[in-house]
Amino acid sequence: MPAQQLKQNGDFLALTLANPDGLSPAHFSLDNGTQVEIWDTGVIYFEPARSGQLDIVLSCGVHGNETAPIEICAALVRDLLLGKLQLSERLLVLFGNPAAINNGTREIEENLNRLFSGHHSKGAGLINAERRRAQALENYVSRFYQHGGEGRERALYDLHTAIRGSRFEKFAVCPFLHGKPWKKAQFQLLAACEVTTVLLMQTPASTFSYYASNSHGADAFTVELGKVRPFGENDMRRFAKAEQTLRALVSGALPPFSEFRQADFQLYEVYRSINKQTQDFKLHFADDVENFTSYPLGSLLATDGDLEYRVEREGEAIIFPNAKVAIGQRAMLMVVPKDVSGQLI
Ligand SMILES: O=C(O)CCC(=O)N[C@@H](CCC(=O)O)C(=O)O
Ligand SMILES: [Zn+2]
Repeated sequence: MPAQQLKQNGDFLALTLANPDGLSPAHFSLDNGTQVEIWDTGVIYFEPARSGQLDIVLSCGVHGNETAPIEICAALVRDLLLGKLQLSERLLVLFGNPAAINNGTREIEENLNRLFSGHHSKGAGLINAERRRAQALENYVSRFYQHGGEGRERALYDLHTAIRGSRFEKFAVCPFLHGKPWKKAQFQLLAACEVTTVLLMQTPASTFSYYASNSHGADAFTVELGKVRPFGENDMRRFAKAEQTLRALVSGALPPFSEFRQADFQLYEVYRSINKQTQDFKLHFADDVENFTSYPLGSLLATDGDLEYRVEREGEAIIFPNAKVAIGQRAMLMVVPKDVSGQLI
């Protein structure tokens, strides 16, 4: 009986990974009055006896080999189930792709984080487990926010790790807001997680964070915590502030933020997105070159068949270079520093 087992060991991750293809719904209460509902494998909902004003989704493992965030979320869920962490906000925790976590790979057949906002059903349709999972995750997030009701604050933090090392070890991606202002309080929350580098996207995307932001009005971010490493090889001390801050957020115990100063942040916007067009796409720098590295004007960055991509702007820096993506998908972003004065609330 999962309820009994979970109340004793708190190990929802183990239960998820033992049942990667699905878990029957279950519902139970904790001694402190928190209601717990299992909606599916990797999908667990907590409703405190008295809820604050914020509905929070925490997700991890959308890419199966990005383990540090999975460890952070598994420990947070464990401490909630064991009554060691007090909850004061409605919370949905998602382990995105259990089969890929078991496999220790980014994906099984298709990149889950390119399938949201209905992309799961485009083209060939719901032909693989990742497409069906993307649709299911959208439905769970919709159910969660709709049950909370309108007029409440909504947040989603989708926790990832980058494939490469980064000049800024931790950074966030803020999905395109369609002209809405950025929120100082969200930047301050990220800073409390020791995330002071933020990439501000300029176009819609098929990512989970864009879906939550655009379809549900959530304050949503993809948060990159270090570099991909197998379970057991993460130095979790490097993410201690992020972990503490997320715990404080769900407990309604965030200490007041210090005053917002743009100078405390490294803000970037996308100057151009380079999509892979042929099987011959090739990066012209080494695998250990870090995210946010920039090169002199004119330097050759990548070739794609006859196409050449060279540095076009002073200060242009690389993020997420990956020659192994599927054809048609983004193989690299080129970013430039951004001034947001006057566009913040
Ligand atoms: O390091 C990489 O190349 C990828 C790390 C990662 O999974 N990043 C996310 C970012 C999502 C976003 O743009 O909001 C992804 O590529 O899905
Ligand atoms: Zn990822």
